Amino acid sequence: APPAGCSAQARPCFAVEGPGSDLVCFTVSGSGGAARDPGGSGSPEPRCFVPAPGRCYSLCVPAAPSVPAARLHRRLQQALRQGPFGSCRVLGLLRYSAPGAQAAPEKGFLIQDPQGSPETERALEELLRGQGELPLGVYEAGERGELWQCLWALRGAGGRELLRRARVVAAEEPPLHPAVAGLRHAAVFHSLEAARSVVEQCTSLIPEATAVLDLVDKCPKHSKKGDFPVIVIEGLDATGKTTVTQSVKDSLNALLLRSPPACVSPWRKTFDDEPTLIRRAFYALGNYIVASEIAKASTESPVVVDRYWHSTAAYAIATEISGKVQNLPPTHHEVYQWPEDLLKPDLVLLLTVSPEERIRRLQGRGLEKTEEETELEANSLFRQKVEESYKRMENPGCQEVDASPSREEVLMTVLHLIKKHCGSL
Ligand SMILES: Nc1ncnc2c1ncn2[C@@H]1O[C@H](COP(=O)(O)OP(=O)(O)OP(=O)(O)O)[C@@H](O)[C@H]1O
Ligand SMILES: Nc1ccn([C@@H]2O[C@H](COP(=O)(O)O)[C@@H](O)[C@H]2O)c(=O)n1
Repeated sequence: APPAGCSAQARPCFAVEGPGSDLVCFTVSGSGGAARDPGGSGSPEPRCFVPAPGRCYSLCVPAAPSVPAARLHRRLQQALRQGPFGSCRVLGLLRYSAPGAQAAPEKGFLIQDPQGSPETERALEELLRGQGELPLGVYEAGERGELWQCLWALRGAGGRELLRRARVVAAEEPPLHPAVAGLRHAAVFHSLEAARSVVEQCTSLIPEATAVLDLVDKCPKHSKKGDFPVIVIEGLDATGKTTVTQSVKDSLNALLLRSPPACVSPWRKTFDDEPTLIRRAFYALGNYIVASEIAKASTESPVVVDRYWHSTAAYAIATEISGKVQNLPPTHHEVYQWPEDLLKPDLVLLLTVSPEERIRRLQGRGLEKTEEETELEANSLFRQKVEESYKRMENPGCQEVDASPSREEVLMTVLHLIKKHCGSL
């Protein structure tokens, strides 16, 4: 019999990144105390995420993507990196409904405690008691080795109430990674208004949010491009964007702009420390500010831009979609489409170099690495997902340029492509 999927029954499903970056999907079925096979499916249980001997827990932050939910998720994530959880393995967990549903999944954690220490459970209860109504999932093996999920509501003064005890059964991997449904709500913003409303919700929490909104609101809406060409240079860190944009600027007597623009740079660190929802909304607004700079500048000279919307979207998609490149939204998916209200460049060039050359350049540069750069180095899957997302962007798409040759050769190629697409300058 096929494994129990979650499409037939309206049950929540859970996805966690298992060994080898494969998604492990499971659902819960049946209730009560007796160990039994719910439906006699004989389906394999997703045992791999429960360390033996040891204990395993789960928690999810309910509600659609919102600033309070995103910040709660971030607080929990930070707490789970410390103290009594230091010896635990904490994996990202998604709770989603039927495959194909458009609702954003709930985000949470699966906490594996290899020692099965009662202290971990106490600390988790303590953590969640301070956070409203979040229930704690506790996984335990039954008499026949089957797996159960006990869902506990945590009450004040150390009390807890069993909400549900249900058998854990494997679920089919959904056709699309469960995080795909949430991308447009939580990470990839396709309009000024969508990004603006997220940053607006932050004004009472993050003082810098007001300053960002003031700048955005001063920009003319629906900026239009002037008659001179606008060329965007994209790529992973250390692929040569700074080098190329500077040389193109000199060669074409162009104006060089970058996203995020200098006017929001002082607040970048603040927003980089915020959860995805807020961080990506900040970068999205940065693009709209740059758009108004491009509009003005392109009436007077060619414009070259170091990163723009494609960077914002590609990094957001690659961060949200865990695991393999195959988990990315399929080509032509709506997340790869350019926002209708954002000024479009004439040409977008994507610089690519081999991972080895990129590392050589990063080391040669010897600058301090950002957290994300460190992750890029450590996580070649992440790097592949960023690059593949860039390549899937549409309308305008990115034209790939092999940036491994010498600086002079790369510049020649870039100038040739600009001439071909934008005519004589
Ligand atoms: N074609 C090239 N051959 C060899 N080295 C290069 C080439 N282009 C750039 N570099 C060197 O590689 C390093 C990274 O280049 P650069 O700073 O231009 O990349 P970047 O894409 O702007 O990086 P980041 O996004 O992290 O700012 C620099 O030390 C630069 O001098
Ligand atoms: N338009 C942009 C530009 C940048 N980002 C984010 O910043 C990181 C890279 O910035 P560099 O200064 O190192 O070039 C990258 O990790 C993106 O997350 C962005 O989102 N949108």
